[in-house]
Amino acid sequence: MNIIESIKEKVAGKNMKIVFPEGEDKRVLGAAIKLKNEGLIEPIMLGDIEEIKKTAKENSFDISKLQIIEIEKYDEFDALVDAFVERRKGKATREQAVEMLKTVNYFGTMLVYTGKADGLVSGAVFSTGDTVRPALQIIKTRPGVSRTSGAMLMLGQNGEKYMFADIAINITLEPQELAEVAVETAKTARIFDIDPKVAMLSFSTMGSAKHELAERVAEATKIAKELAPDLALDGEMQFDAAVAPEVGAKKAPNSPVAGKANVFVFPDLQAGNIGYKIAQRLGGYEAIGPILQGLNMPISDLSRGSNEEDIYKLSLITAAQALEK
Ligand SMILES: CC(C)(COP(=O)(O)OP(=O)(O)OC[C@H]1O[C@@H](n2cnc3c(N)ncnc32)[C@H](O)[C@@H]1OP(=O)(O)O)[C@@H](O)C(=O)NCCC(=O)NCCS
Ligand SMILES: CC(=O)OP(=O)(O)O
Repeated sequence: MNIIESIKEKVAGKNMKIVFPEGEDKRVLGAAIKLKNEGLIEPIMLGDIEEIKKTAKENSFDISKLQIIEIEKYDEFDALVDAFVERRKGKATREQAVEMLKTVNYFGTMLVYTGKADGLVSGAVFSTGDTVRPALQIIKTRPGVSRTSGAMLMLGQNGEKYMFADIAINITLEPQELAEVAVETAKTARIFDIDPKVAMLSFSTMGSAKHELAERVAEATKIAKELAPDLALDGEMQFDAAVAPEVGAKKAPNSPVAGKANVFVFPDLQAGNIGYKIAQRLGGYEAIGPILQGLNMPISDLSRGSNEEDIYKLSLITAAQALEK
């Protein structure tokens, strides 16, 4: 059974409520209707009802079974504002809170925070910053995780499964933070039945280049090994040493990971984001995510390049993450 089918089995009939702040978008609406009709999730669409009806009419969608919330008509808006002000502890006035909660991503994130929804999927229209900022401010990271990060599940045409991270959030990371991202990504990999073998990527393999940037990855590797001594993880290493057995054998002969890595931790966001898009656009890999890691509740940030199928799949993964809470 493929990974998406097995996630469908997990979430079917569990009625996980997922908020879609971009309810007016055709791709989002199409995915939500399919998920509802298949009994996989309970979507909560945000948006202007007339706009949603218009999108539905143009695409012959039946929206009769969907829950739609218009923020300005929401009965419990004031209670959400109070909860937001309380959560932000002096970082937002009530007036600022009212303005913020009139925007769909803040409003949707507050539905998750207050338990009215189990997760949120956005980012098909909004940028990553606009999608995740409310989550960083409201939902926050789990104890022991200092930075939220974004992992991408990469599926090859011949059944290959890899995790790439951080491809979405942190522009640069300190070695300690990079180490935490590696450990979190290994946990995410297990959700998809990947037995993690983590490569800490660099332009250098085991000290072959002498540069501060490679040394930072080596330092992160050392910390990650201390954080998770039983995890198969190694570095710093180049991508060819990580995936090609013959290169791994030459460049890192004693490594338990070289040549067979399936979880790739990139040294910074330039590398990670470019790396996954190359695999997707030139390598023909399907990219599912970004799957945000380390948050207290599941919030997912789509790529604006997502199609309906991508949104359908990431929503299922978000529901599966919610079930694990
Ligand atoms: C994610 C991002 C928007 C956060 O930046 P920001 O809004 O400027 O964040 P700030 O520094 O103002 O921090 C806002 C809050 O989030 C928290 N925060 C920021 N980054 C965080 C992270 N990675 N993990 C956890 N918390 C984080 C801060 O501690 C702060 O919390 P507080 O307000 O309670 O004190 C920013 O890092 C970013 O733009 N990243 C790149 C995203 C991107 O373009 N990716 C490529 C496409 S996917
Ligand atoms: C994940 C990602 O790169 O998102 P976007 O394409 O929306 O910038």
